[in-house]
Amino acid sequence: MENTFMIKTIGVLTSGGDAPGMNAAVRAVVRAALKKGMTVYGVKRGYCGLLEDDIEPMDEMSVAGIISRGGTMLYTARSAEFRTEQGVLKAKATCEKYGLEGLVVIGGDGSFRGAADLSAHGILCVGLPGTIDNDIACTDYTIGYDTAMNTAMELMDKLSDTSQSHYRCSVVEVMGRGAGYIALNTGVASGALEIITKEKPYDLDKIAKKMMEFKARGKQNFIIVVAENIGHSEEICKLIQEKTGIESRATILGHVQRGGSPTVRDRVAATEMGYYAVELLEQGIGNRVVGMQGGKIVDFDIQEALSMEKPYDGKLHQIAEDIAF
Ligand SMILES: Nc1ncnc2c1ncn2[C@@H]1O[C@H](COP(=O)(O)OP(=O)(O)O)[C@@H](O)[C@H]1O
Ligand SMILES: O=P(O)(O)OC[C@H]1O[C@](O)(COP(=O)(O)O)[C@@H](O)[C@@H]1O
Ligand SMILES: [Mg+2]
Repeated sequence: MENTFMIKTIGVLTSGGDAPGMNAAVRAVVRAALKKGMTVYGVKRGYCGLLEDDIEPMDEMSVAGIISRGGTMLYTARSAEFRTEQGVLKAKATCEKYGLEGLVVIGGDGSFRGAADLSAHGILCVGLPGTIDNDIACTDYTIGYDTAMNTAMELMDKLSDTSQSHYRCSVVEVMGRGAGYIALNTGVASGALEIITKEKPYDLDKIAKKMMEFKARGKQNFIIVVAENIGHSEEICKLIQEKTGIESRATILGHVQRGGSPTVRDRVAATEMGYYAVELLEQGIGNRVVGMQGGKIVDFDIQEALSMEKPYDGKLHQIAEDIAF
């Protein structure tokens, strides 16, 4: 990495679905940039802040006390206007107005596509993976994933208590717009009987048969975890009850999974990746996505990152099936 020029002013924004740990990332970016002598601006509500000139200067105190807070102090949004050529040009003009030479975009795959568009128009953008879904292929880990899974697991433990008391089945839907990673890992962690994800075919008749066999052998409580993108957890619950005669209840965990104080893992990952993003910008390097592979910080060209495919842990799913009772 050649140190070609020094960036003097950068912006930071959070975009797409919020994720616990985004604040820790904003804090790291702001403090690292200030430390390196840069001027930093916080852009509010993702790309909307660039379109509506909702931007404010940040200093050390702007990010004090936020590392432990869920949500994002910069707010977030999904902007349809930014997806147009005219929107990108408007955003670029706002960057120029504030002298923003670089921009750290904390978000998911959609936000990175936007960052690539802005980079193509001369604004050096660096993406940080911030999404509970962990659906970014170039990184093992995304900011928010750990906290969201711990929240879901705790809620499943509570559902398990009440299922047990009533000899019921709980069908629990967890988030994951494009991927079943939250479902797989929280299913394993909560000792679910069955984990239903898009990545692995499932058969409700086989699941029902297994439940009845296990019930005959004394099993009293059944947890079935369903990934959001399967799309019909209420229907699955109804069918399970019909096929087994076991009283069943569906619970959609929903947005509660996105909130809460971030775990150690999310705070540390956000801090390391946020610092690294500023180091890239400092060297005049943009159009990159930062990630973590095997515990090391890495970075990729945005287009390359977006074209990668993330493997599903079929072995872990198989283990869960093998030991389920
Ligand atoms: N294909 C795209 N091209 C340009 N900008 C995009 C694209 N997809 C999404 N964006 C921008 O990024 C924002 C966040 O994307 P979204 O998919 O909602 O969340 P996430 O970044 O968490 O995946 C969108 O509202 C839009 O402004
Ligand atoms: O908050 P919204 O707009 O209802 O979106 C819900 C979606 O956002 C997520 O929570 C996170 O997705 P992103 O981080 O990609 O935005 C998905 O799991 C879920 O499908
Ligand atoms: Mg996404």
